Amino acid sequence: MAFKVDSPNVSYTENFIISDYKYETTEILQDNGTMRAVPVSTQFKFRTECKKPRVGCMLVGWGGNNGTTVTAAVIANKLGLSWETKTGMKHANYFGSLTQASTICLGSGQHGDVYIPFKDILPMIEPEDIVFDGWDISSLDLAEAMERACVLDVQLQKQLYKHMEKYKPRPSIYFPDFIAANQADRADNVLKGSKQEQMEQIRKDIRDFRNENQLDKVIVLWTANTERFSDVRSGLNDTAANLLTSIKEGESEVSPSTVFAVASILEGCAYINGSPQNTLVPGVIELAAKHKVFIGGDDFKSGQTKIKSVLVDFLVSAGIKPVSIVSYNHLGNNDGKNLSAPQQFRSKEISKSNVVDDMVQSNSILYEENEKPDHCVVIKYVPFVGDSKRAMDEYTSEIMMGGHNTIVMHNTCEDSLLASPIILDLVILCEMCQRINFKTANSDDWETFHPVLSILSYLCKAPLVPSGTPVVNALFKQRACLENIFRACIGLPPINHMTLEHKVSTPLPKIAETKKVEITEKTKPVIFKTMKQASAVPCEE
Ligand SMILES: NC(=O)c1ccc[n+]([C@@H]2O[C@H](COP(=O)([O-])OP(=O)(O)OC[C@H]3O[C@@H](n4cnc5c(N)ncnc54)[C@H](O)[C@@H]3O)[C@@H](O)[C@H]2O)c1
Ligand SMILES: O=P([O-])([O-])O[C@@H]1[C@@H](O)[C@H](O)[C@@H](O)[C@H](O)[C@@H]1O
Repeated sequence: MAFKVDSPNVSYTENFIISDYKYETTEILQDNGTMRAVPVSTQFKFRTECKKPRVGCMLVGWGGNNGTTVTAAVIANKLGLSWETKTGMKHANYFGSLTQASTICLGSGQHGDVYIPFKDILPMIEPEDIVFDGWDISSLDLAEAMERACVLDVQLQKQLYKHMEKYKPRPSIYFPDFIAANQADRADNVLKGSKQEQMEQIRKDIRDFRNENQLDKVIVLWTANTERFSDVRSGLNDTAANLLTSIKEGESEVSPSTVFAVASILEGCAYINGSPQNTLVPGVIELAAKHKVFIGGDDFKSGQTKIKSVLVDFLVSAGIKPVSIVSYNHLGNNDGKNLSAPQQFRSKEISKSNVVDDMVQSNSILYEENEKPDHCVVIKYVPFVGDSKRAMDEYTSEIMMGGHNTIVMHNTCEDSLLASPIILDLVILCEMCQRINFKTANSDDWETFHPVLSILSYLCKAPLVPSGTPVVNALFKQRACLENIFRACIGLPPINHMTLEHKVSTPLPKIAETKKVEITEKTKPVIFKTMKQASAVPCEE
């Protein structure tokens, strides 16, 4: 690790980083029409396992544009490939990956802020350490599929071909009703048998992959086609038991992606949904909690929506009122072809439309209750442009004294080159979270994060969060959440950008080192179970 934290609250052992961390929040209590803001401290002890395990990633939809591109990119980086293009030599990199290509502020030194690679804040696995495998309803090997995808430069593809052709997607679950009918001509690599038998085969595939590669853990990630939404109803998929029974009984309304999620969880593997459909139905969430397995999603946040979660946050937090948001895009890859079907488009429209809700609801000066900007999402399939998605956005806002501001954007990108680094980040961050445990005064045993791994929200259009907790879409809040939780694991305070040291006329006195906080009766943190309990605490004059 490029640095060590020098603090009485942080210790390094052979296997762990252990930190005593005071988590400080502000609880708002309603007091007969007035609000009381109560600072609350909760003492955490974090334990992060340093040993990097051997990790396998099984991609559902491995033969697709994203699946082939992320696999090819890791190989190209591992081999240090470069290739000739009409604009000169290009070199393998991981641009677009939060963990591999962004930095994090560690703190400030005599020459200002000190930034380190994001991946160095905690002992994360490297992309090159990940062993890839997966399934596809198309039988093409990954070299043929890479060619079909038309994403990577030909001179790079030529160097990769012999490495990619050895990868052959395993036969997969195919229920035609869940994806567009126009996908049927790809489906020549599909499992037969009952739904239960197909699930058992997926479970066997995971076990075989894990054993053949001597893996410590496997993470399963869906990057297959967008499915239509499944019905969620009592007796079908509302509980773990009902869902398992529905699969056993061959219920047609259980989707391939949900069967994959159940198979993964039963094999103890985290499952991440890179598409917008509601794979993670209540029965899956309950099963994940029962088996203490992480699940996450939905729908990679890659381009147009990622920008939206920044721009709307800027506008609303600047007191400017977006009143009309129109997001149009066309693309010509197979994803676009699948999304040209109404039910599959509807899944995507939902995930792309809800991304502004938290930002709008945060400002009751601009918006009345339940008031929202007009928000229109259009996706068109235009084969000629291939993977080079064209996104056009128009944001119209009300400004002072009846004025209007209209921002128009045109954004062209290879969609799969935006999504592939996100796939890596999802796997790397999910695996890192599997090695983080914590204790509070409430628990004698080491706990894990909630099975619904909402810390992955930064990477998802429609973040799945634990029931009853807020959905945060604003991109920089999501990033700050990740950064500061990882900083807490090494006993560092959150980055708060106050920089008071630069706002005063005389140098700040160095505060004595914080004392190691032992959890005792006296220092036992104030944890209110309910607002009522908290409000019973008298305000100290
Ligand atoms: N920027 C992006 O590319 C982006 C962003 C967000 C979400 N996504 C989502 O990621 C997914 C993949 O995108 P893509 O561009 O790679 O699409 P793609 O169509 O190129 O790849 C999907 C692959 O899944 C396969 N497939 C379909 N059903 C399957 C099943 N039941 N089991 C196994 N394989 C199956 C298809 O044969 C295809 O090879 C899509 O759902 C898309 O909406 C993509
Ligand atoms: O993240 P983002 O760029 O807004 O979303 C993208 C959409 O714009 C695109 O139409 C769709 O095909 C991709 O799957 C992806 O979901």
